[in-house]
Amino acid sequence: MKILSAEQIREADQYTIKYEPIVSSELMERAASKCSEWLRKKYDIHYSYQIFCGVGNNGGDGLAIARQLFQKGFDVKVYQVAFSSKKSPDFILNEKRIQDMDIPYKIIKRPSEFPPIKQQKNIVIDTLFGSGLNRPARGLAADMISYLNQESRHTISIDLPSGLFPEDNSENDMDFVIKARHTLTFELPKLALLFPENGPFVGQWHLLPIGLHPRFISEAETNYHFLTLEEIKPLLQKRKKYTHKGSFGHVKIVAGSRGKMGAAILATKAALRSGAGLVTAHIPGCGLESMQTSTPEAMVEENSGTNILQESSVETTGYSLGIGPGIGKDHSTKNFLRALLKNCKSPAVLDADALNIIAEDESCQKLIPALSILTPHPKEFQRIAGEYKGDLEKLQKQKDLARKLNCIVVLKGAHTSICMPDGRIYFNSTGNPGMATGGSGDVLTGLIAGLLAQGYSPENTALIAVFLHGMAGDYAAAEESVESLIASDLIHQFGKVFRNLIDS
Ligand SMILES: NC(=O)C1=CN([C@@H]2O[C@H](COP(=O)(O)OP(=O)(O)OC[C@H]3O[C@@H](n4cnc5c(N)ncnc54)[C@H](O)[C@@H]3O)[C@@H](O)[C@H]2O)[C@@H](O)CC1
Ligand SMILES: [K+]
Repeated sequence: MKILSAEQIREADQYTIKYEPIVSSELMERAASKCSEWLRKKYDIHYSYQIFCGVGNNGGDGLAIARQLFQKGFDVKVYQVAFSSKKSPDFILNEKRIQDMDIPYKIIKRPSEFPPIKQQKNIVIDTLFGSGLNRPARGLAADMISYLNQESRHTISIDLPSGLFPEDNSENDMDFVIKARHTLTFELPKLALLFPENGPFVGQWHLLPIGLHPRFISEAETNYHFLTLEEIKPLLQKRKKYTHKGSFGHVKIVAGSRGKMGAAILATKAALRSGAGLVTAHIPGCGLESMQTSTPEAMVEENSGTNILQESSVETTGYSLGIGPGIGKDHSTKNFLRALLKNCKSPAVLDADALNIIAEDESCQKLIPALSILTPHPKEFQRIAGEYKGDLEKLQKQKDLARKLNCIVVLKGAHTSICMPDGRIYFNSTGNPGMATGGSGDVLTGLIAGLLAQGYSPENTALIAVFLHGMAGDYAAAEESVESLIASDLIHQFGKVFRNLIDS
């Protein structure tokens, strides 16, 4: 699914109005009815609504939602926050409609007119600003936003939390942005909704399709994508009948050190469960017994080091390598990694301490095979890419790194972002906070290496693996809980994930 800029979304609205064709007030009515339906499904008739409207089309949405809920018998109060006299035509039309219906409607001109916010079974609907925000909120609008953030326990923002810019908030004043519990956004995700730093404002966000013209969307150009089932399904290969284990590649997991053998075991198990034909674990001697007992399906190749990986010859040809979980940063391990990368000619997966070592040694970065997949979490990423001020700058640094190394950079977090060397970025839609647990990254490394071994291109591998990993997390959380989720649970879910994705 594409992520478009505010400018493109405005164009999409205009294109839809012209070519569907539909009058703009009807498009607003459609958008509002998607919101009021969502609200009615979630909150019963005992809930009341206080709807705060700006004077643009976002405010127009608020007025239309108010009317629709009122018609269904809800207790609705509407407030126009008169921060400007320039009302949009569709706002004026909807204002007339609610005035004709005697819906409680007040115009707020100064903070002393802010109404008390009802606390029990009450929803505040925020429609002050949407994608038309063109400068940080000030004056009455800013005061209203602060007041609602202080007084309302349950705010739902329409299209965007008011005060939040759809893309770049680096110059914004975040004291004057609505803190919503839910954001109902139209048709396509906006970039700002995907940034972790905006989580406190956006809350949970939901996409409501409003029928923007599909031709405009399919022709629109963008580097940003939201990764959904629709994109992933066609990428998956079904196994053919006359295949054998040699048809599904050979993974080599290069991982572990004394006390961190769990990381190696998790990555190895994940590679096995990903469908790879054969998996070899290259580990320090101390891990031999634990690996062979816990994971009898894997072969073990002992490194010359007992407690850590140190220089020894490792065959890399014919393997998909997953390098880094639990290896530590000992001087001999650094030398080992350098020699390994020098030797390796096909794309590999680099994670954890492999990334930390590379961060400290620029010359080592040049040895990374083209189209390798790097999977840093934010701290590891910062070590390689340097400091950044906010999530937009972080994204730029991610693009720079992917281009510089000619690699795929998978930056882990809520909505993990996958950046291709040509600058395309995919934000993942699956996963949950339960996955922020030790070992979950090791599982991803094994899964990526396992898919890479099976002949998927590095780009498709990264997309599929991140999506599947998140889906396994969602299944695990649904079966148990977000709180209790541990990394092995993810591996246990791979079977169900593949069954649902490939056979359905
Ligand atoms: N155009 C369409 O056909 C549709 C638009 N929709 C809604 O329309 C919204 C966009 O509407 P608008 O473009 O009218 O803009 P908004 O309603 O987001 O913004 C309100 C107006 O306030 C002014 N403004 C911007 N920043 C300000 C600030 N800091 N202080 C004071 N005034 C400021 C702008 O001139 C803008 O016209 C979307 O977010 C969505 O909610 C939906 O109804 C779907 C259809
Ligand atoms: K809003």
